[in-house]
Amino acid sequence: MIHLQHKLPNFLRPRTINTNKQHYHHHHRLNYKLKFSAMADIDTAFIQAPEHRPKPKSTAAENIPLIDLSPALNPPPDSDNSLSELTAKIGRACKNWGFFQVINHGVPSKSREKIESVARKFFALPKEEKRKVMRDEVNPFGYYDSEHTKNVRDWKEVFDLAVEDPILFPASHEPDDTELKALSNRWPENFPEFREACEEYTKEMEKLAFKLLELIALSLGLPKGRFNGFFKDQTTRLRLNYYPPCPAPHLTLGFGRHKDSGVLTILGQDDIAGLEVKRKEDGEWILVRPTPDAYIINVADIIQVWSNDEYESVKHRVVANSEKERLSIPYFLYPSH
Ligand SMILES: O=C(O)CCC(=O)C(=O)O
Ligand SMILES: [Fe+2]
Repeated sequence: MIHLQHKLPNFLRPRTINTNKQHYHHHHRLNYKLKFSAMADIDTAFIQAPEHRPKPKSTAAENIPLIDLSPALNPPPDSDNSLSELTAKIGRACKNWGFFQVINHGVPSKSREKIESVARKFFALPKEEKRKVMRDEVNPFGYYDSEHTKNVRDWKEVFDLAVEDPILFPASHEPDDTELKALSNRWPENFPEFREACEEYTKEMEKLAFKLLELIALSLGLPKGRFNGFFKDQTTRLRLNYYPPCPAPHLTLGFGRHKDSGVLTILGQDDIAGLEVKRKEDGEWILVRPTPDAYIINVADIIQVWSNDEYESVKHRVVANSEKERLSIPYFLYPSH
C-alpha cells in the first residue's frame, strides 16, 4: 500500500504541509484517468484527498453500544424499572456516541432476508436494466450509480424509494414558493417481488422507528409522544446501498464522510464490515463490526435540533473493500416537508 502511494503522481501524494488543493481539483475536474501498476485503474473522481482516506488499519477498539430493546417490546413483570433502565441506556448512547446497535427489535428476520435477497438480485441486473429506473433531475427516486459526497464520487450504487407514495415536496428551494410537487417511486419492470419486499420491509421499519422515537423522547425527559405529531405526510425514505468490490480501497470510500439529515436512521448491514463512525471522544474513526440480526441506529440532524444539541448528529463513512461486495439498507425517518 505504501509502495503504491509512492507511485502516485505528485499531486495525489499525501502531504503534511502546504497541500496544493487547487492543483488537485484541477486534475480532478479533468476526469483524468490514473493508471498505477496493474493494481488499479480508476477515475480520479473517486479519489479522496489524503486526509480523508481510510487508515491502513481500522481502529479495532470498542464497538458502539449494543442495546436490547425487549423491555420496550415485550415488557416483563417489572416493566417500569427495566423501561427506565432502557431509556437511560439509550440516552447515554445518543449523548456519547450518536450511534448504537439494537437487538430484540421486533423486526421479523424473514422481511429482512426477503429485501436483502431482492436487493442483491436488483444490483446484479445488467446496467441497462438498472438505468431504466434511473433517478433524474425532477425525481430523485430510483437507481443511481454516480453519487458524490462532498464532491468526491462514492464507490457505490443506490436505489431510493419513498415510504409514502406519492410524496409531497416543495416545488422549489425559494422560501416564498409554497407550491408543492408530488413525486412517485420507480419500480423495476417484471420484478414484482422487489416492490413487495420493499413495501413489507418499510412497514416493519416504521414500527421500529416510532418505538425508538418514543424511547428517545422519554430519554430527554419528554412525554413519549412528543415528536409523533410531525409525521403526517412524512417524507421518510428507504435506500438500498450496494458497494461493489473496489480495486483501490486505500484511495476511495464506499460512501464519503457525512451526517444523515433526517430524524434518525435505522441501518441494516450485512456481515461485511465497512461502516465507520467518528468517535466523539477523540475524533477517531471506529469500525462498526456487524452483529448478526442487529440494526444500527443513529441520531440524525433533526433530533439534534429537537434535543437542543443534547444529542448530536455524528459523522460516519463507509470504507471500500477490494474483495467483497457489501449491502446495507438504511431507513431514513423524516417528518413532513
Ligand atoms: O452503508 C452503510 O453502512 C452506511 C450508509 C450510510 O451512511 C447512508 O446511507 O447514509
Ligand atoms: Fe449515513
